[in-house]
Amino acid sequence: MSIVNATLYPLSDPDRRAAIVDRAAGQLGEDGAAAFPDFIAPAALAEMVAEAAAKFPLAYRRDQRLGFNPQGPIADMADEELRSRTSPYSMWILGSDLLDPAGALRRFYESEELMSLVRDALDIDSLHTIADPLININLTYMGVGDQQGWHFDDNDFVVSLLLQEAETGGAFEYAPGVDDAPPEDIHAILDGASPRTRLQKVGAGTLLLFRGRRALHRVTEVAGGTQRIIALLSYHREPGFIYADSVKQNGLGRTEVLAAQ
Ligand SMILES: O=C(O)CCC(=O)C(=O)O
Ligand SMILES: [Fe+2]
Repeated sequence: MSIVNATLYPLSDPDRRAAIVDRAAGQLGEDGAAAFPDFIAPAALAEMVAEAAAKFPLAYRRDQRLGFNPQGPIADMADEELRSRTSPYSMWILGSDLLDPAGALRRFYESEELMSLVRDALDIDSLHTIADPLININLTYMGVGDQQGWHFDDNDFVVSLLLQEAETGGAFEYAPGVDDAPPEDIHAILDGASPRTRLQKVGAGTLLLFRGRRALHRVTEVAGGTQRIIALLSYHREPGFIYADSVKQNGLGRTEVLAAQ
């Protein structure tokens, strides 16, 4: 079964693939984000959603207030008040070890079709799957009242695939290229009152490439009965990458692999 929606994304046709890559590279250059709507074939998306729903009871509840910039570009900024600002992070996260090793999500994550597209769109020479058994594909579930506050990522880029849209809220909002912005601009973004922010339209089945180290971004509060479910796909430029235990403890509440369920 084909995972990518080959009608919209004919990646085996070199000319059409080149046009898809060019468009994404252009979007990334302009504002650090490239969206591929309806990237997944409907049957494969249904399989991914079914797996996500089945594994939800195993997800770890995270409910914290966090700073927006743990080690990022503004960490040494003089504005003490700005550095101490925090926002809510509330969601459930599923560790990668709990996913089916032969499921559609894992096959997609490891596919050369996806990895070469990511490599070419981001214009990087090498890209490897993450060797860490807990953090490589992670599912995030957000229900009523959940949100992910403004932050910069530690990673250069992230690849995400929205599996299920919230009825209301759960929007992806970002302010690109603000890693060297003056403090008053950052305050305005955190206050929700900046012209530098924009909303990225993301529907179920949208693949998003995002440069999150230079862009402040957040997921707005979810309302309504339908959970927002997203798969975050992590890669690294070198093979064999393993995350620090502190990252795993913070995100998943554990550092050890759980026995097969
Ligand atoms: O859920 C999303 O769309 C974004 C997630 C995100 O920003 C992150 O995990 O760092
Ligand atoms: Fe992020």
